[in-house]
Amino acid sequence: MKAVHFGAGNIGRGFIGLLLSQAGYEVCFVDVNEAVVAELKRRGEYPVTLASEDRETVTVQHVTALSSVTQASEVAAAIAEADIVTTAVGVSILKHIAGVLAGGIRLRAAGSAAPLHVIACENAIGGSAQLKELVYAQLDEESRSSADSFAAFPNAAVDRIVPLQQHDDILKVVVEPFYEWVVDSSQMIPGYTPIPGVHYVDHLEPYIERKLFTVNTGHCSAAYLGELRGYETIQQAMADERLTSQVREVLEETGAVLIQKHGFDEAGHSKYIDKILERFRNPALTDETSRVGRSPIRKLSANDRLVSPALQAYDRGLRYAALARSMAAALRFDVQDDPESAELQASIAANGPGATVTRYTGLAADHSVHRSVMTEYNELKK
Ligand SMILES: NC(=O)c1ccc[n+]([C@@H]2O[C@H](COP(=O)([O-])OP(=O)(O)OC[C@H]3O[C@@H](n4cnc5c(N)ncnc54)[C@H](O)[C@@H]3O)[C@@H](O)[C@H]2O)c1
Ligand SMILES: O=P(O)(O)OC[C@@H](O)[C@@H](O)[C@H](O)[C@H](O)CO
Repeated sequence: MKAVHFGAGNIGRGFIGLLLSQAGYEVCFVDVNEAVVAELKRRGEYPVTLASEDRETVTVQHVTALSSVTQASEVAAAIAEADIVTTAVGVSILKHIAGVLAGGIRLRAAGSAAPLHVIACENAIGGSAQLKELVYAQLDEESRSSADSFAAFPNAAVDRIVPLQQHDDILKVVVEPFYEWVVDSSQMIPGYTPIPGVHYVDHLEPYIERKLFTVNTGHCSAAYLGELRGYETIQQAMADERLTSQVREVLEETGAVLIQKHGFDEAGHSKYIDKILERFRNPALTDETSRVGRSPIRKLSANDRLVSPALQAYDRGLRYAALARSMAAALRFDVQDDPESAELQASIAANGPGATVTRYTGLAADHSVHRSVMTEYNELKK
């Protein structure tokens, strides 16, 4: 079995590549990082260490790599022969891989036209659907209808905390022991071979919303509030009791939405929150607030981890003040080397915070959630 995986970064090597390899796939990573591509190709394996007490290390084998910059035709050929294509490049990068993926699909249509699953493992609602739209935009009518007959793009939710890596070995990844990969089985081609370790569900929305609006909402809240208090890592931030209780407040707000909307058991969801806060604190990890808060414009967008649950809470007459505080803290996220942070700060300087909130969240100035964000923003500035 063959897999092509776009993005040999932290989650690509530390989770998706690992699981696919353990399931018996030969994994071909595709990346723009030439050093990582060369090393994967040369060694054909890499180590993954679990951030737990005994720090178990597994060697991921049967891997290779191609450059998405210089080897587009080889990548297309690999896609034409693969059983599965996965991505973990970042949702805003999907547009850059759509062309080569479309090339691979065209080649496959002219050849085996065997069933192909394409799964975007990004932190986004409907990531694979977004990728499909980008790929289909590059295909003509005939190729699209051919692709319809053999390719499926099931949406997915992926969960495993993998911080930035700093080791002498550029391939080594340290990951938390916990993982969850949930795939929408209703979008799979009938007769598919399940991947061990993947949880297939016929209705993904409760799973992706629970993950994004708990793990990621809590995570970015800790990052934004933590940055404001001068903490450099999530672990430092989570040692601050006041901050932790603010993060918990946020998760109680999103939890109320999730419980009401999806019928999650209240006690069970409360345990889920406890477990996530414990994962954030994992002393065996060093996870920088700058990584977790990265791309604040994406995180403030209407369909993402802050605005979406706040709007759903508003629609249901539930509380969203703590979510508004996290959004206000996101507006203050001013870190070097993050182009979205720079754009946000430039917009605040040029247009003011109110217009900036409207521009990036889509919330009109007279919307209650917008007003609440502004109140919290002014409060945080004091
Ligand atoms: N790290 C985590 O804890 C985690 C957990 C769950 C989901 N995710 C999601 O996984 C995705 C990747 O996150 P990450 O933390 O692994 O980031 P990362 O930066 O470590 O990895 C992204 C990789 O994509 C590569 N890339 C960039 N442009 C590319 C292109 N055009 N073609 C091929 N490769 C390209 C980069 O070189 C990099 O190796 C994001 O959507 C993130 O939200 C991350
Ligand atoms: O990857 P992002 O930028 O969407 O979010 C940053 C972190 O919250 C995220 O990477 C988590 O570590 C991950 O989603 C845990 O499953």
